Amino acid sequence: MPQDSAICTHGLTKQFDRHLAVHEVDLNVAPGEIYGLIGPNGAGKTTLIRMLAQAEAPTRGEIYINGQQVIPGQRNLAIKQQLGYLPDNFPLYEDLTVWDYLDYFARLYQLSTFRRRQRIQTVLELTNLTAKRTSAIPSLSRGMQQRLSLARTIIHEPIVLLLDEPVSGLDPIARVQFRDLMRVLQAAGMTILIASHILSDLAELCTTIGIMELGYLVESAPLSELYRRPCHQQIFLTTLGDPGALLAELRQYPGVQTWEVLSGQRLRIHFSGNQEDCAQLLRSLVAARIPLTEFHPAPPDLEGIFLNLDHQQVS
Ligand SMILES: Nc1ncnc2c1ncn2[C@@H]1O[C@H](COP(=O)(O)OP(=O)(O)OP(=O)(O)O)[C@@H](O)[C@H]1O
Repeated sequence: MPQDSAICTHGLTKQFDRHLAVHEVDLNVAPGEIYGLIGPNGAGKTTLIRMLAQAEAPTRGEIYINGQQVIPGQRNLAIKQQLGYLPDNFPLYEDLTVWDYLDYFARLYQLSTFRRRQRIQTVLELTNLTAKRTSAIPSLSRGMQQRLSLARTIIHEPIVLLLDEPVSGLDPIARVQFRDLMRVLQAAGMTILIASHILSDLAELCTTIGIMELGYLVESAPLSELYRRPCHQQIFLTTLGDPGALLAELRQYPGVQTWEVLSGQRLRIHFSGNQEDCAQLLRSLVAARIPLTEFHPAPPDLEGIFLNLDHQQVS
């Protein structure tokens, strides 16, 4: 239901000439969620986000933000006020200082002088840039510039954030800082939609993942549900007894696809199944009186799950 969702679309479609960039997308993002949108180049992520941000007019379909419908052809100012949009590669104005840059955007949102000052201080603190408030933008590191872009995105106190590739080009430390900031914003009550190619970042951050391919939203599921789905994983096993007996048992088990002897009594197997199947394998080996001293499934990562869903690799 649109009323219960922070972001909701029905049949959202964008056609450029004869090319369908986004096709009949029904998206639902619950309030307070961090929703990760992944998909290969050209899948339609940017076009979808641009339509949500009202930077691109849909060919057809409906968009609701916090239950309010975006009316085509109108300015929808009340909805825009609730949205913070960070486009891919948005330019920073190089001749400004950090403070002046934020002040410029606060004025665009018509904040009063008092409110502007208050908000700039708040977003500088949130993005850990207070010490840089008088610095010229070109003197900032790439990670700081990205934080400044985020500060601009939230200057008007939006409640829904739309972030397109916000961590591209950032080093690992800056990515950790970005994730921390996202959690602070989520705790402050924001709903956040992030498009990214970096699956590991999304895996640590997002509660729900949407997968786009060729303009279609082909998956949209809580991360916990994706992790429960059958997937390829590795399991490390060590036996005290004859490895031949362990191998004989493993060969009979349908989920065991390949195996490799790592040292005399230690094996690594590739196993296809969910956590329940894994537990069943362990029960079978114990029932067959194999003296195991190690049974260690390496947890599947998001990339493994993604590939297992027969989608293309995205990073
Ligand atoms: N203004 C436009 N005119 C014509 N075609 C466009 C336009 N914008 C996007 N497209 C096409 O729509 C499709 C989806 O592009 P989009 O940028 O939304 O994908 P994406 O998933 O964000 O890709 P990437 O991960 O590379 O940023 C692509 O085939 C692209 O070429």
